[in-house]
Amino acid sequence: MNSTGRMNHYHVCSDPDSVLGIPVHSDIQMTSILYQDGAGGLQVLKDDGQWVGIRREESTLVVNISDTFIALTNGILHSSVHQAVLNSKKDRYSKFYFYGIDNTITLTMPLELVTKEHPLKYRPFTVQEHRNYLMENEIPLHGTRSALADRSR
Ligand SMILES: O=C(O)CCC(=O)C(=O)O
Ligand SMILES: [Fe+2]
Repeated sequence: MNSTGRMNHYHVCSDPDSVLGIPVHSDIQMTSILYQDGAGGLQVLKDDGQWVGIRREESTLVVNISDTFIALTNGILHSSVHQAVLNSKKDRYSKFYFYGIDNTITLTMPLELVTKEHPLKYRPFTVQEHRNYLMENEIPLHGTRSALADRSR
């Protein structure tokens, strides 16, 4: 396993329209689980290009699909593109658990998901190879999802 956690503390900001808490990105592991407080701020990009705010519901967690999961579903599912905006009235806290698999395991796409409509999209790869690729090519956070295309067959 290659999982990590992160706690984010966003300070109150007098001009929240001029700066982001965390800029647009997708997470690169398999899935991420988020707990956020009631201040709000997580936004997800919809297919139509609109940002939608994810409100906190009592006793709920947000589960995001991350980049590596795209390969495991042969490109059928997509990772969520998200950002966190700041708040002019209160500080905000969020906690993320990033679930990843062992860096050295070769990811092969399940044969059930390889069909005529969805031919095999990615060469088998390890997360370590993918991470090295992102670092060597200085891929910015917002580009990790599209960099997966470079693993295509
Ligand atoms: O705090 C949030 O709502 C988003 C944090 C996030 O996307 C991250 O830590 O990767
Ligand atoms: Fe994230």
